[in-house]
Amino acid sequence: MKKTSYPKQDIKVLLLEGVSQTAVESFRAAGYSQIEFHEKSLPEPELIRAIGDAHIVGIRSRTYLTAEVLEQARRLMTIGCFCIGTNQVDLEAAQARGIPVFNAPYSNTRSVAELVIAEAILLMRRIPEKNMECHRGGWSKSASGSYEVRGKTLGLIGYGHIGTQVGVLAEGLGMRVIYHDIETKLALGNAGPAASLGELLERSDIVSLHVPETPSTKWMIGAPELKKMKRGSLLINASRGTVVDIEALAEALRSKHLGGAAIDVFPVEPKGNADPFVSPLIGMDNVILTPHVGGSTLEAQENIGIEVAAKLVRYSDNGSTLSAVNFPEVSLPEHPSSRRLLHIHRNVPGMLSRINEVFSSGEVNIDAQYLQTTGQVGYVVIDVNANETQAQAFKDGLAAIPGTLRTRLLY
Ligand SMILES: NC(=O)C1=CN([C@@H]2O[C@H](COP(=O)(O)OP(=O)(O)OC[C@H]3O[C@@H](n4cnc5c(N)ncnc54)[C@H](O)[C@@H]3O)[C@@H](O)[C@H]2O)C=CC1
Ligand SMILES: O=C(O)C(=O)COP(=O)(O)O
Repeated sequence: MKKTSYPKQDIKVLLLEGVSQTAVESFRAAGYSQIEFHEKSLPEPELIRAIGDAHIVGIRSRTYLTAEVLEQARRLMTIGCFCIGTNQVDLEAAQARGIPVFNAPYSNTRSVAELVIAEAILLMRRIPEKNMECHRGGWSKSASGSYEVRGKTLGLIGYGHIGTQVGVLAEGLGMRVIYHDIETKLALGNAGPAASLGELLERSDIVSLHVPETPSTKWMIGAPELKKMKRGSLLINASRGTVVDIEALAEALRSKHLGGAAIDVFPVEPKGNADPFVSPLIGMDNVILTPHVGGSTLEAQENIGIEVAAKLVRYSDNGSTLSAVNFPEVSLPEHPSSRRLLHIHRNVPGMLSRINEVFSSGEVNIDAQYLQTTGQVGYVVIDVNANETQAQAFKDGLAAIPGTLRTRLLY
């Protein structure tokens, strides 16, 4: 095997929450053999122990990588969220430590959209109640309260990747689609923006949420918003549990103001499959409850495993940060004949000239240099035509620059 600057068998990859085996296979195929795999998320003390000597960590939505946890992850080089949401990671704390975070922004989009469409049809037909009644030995064959989705108005809150996909599928079923987003968005098909969130809530027969968890979306649907929804209308939430005030939703369902709901995400979710699920919605026949499985299809999980592992391997092997969610993005070519130095630093004036001073002796040729900054962090990559000893000396020189967060040498 080709000699590398850091032996790959010494790089520990920690994979949690049963990420797909395609991720494990991808790391193995790239020469990474030290892989610690866990089916579940780990309780914090165990997480801190396992992450303490890990270089790469892969998680899903249940593992919270807080500033306190990252503080203990002294060797951590990069984080992969094998999902869309990245709210479970303290992205600023990771950035301040020079740790790029990657995710899979599209691989489970379609899975969520299909579930939402299925739920819209089931709720419109009152199937959850009828299903429960049949299970109890009842029989109420009646069209009362059951409708087609055709011609009904679907209001999408958040018109990003998932929202647009739901809208396209819904239009295929003959629904009218309106949306509300904080950004101006290209309307697909015959969809159109609502004048405001309030107007969307008032006009929609079904409201479906597709926003990320941010300060602006936290508890964005509470009692006042639910009150604005049409009597008998339906709510679907497969975004994040903190977007909807679940007690207010339970009350709106009890009072029959809402006709039904489908909820996949909850303010507090069990840590693992063995833990109990507690919710004020339990026992309501007109509510579909699912255990955060919007993105859980085999197709999605296999694709996510390949996609995120590839991003982590590429960063580890080559330094590329393309599509990192918290980091300056640099897409780098291979560097077969150069040694590559990576310098991650606080974005302060004068940094580039200090970096260039390290190479000012002129004894080696610089083949290429790349620079990208975000607000707080700068990332410089330098390919040099140097031998091993010279490259190591450059790395030491770079590490000594005040404001340096991290240096790496790749070959
Ligand atoms: N239930 C599940 O298993 C899954 C849940 N998700 C959740 O779905 C969320 C959305 O995913 P994508 O559509 O891929 O994200 P996206 O980033 O493509 O779209 C989110 C949209 O929400 C908009 N937005 C943000 N704040 C808003 C606000 N306050 N009001 C209105 N619009 C706002 C954004 O401008 C953007 O257009 C993810 O962040 C994740 O939390 C994603 C995948 C699976
Ligand atoms: O992709 C997301 O954001 C999700 O919510 C899916 O999370 P999961 O990987 O199923 O824990």
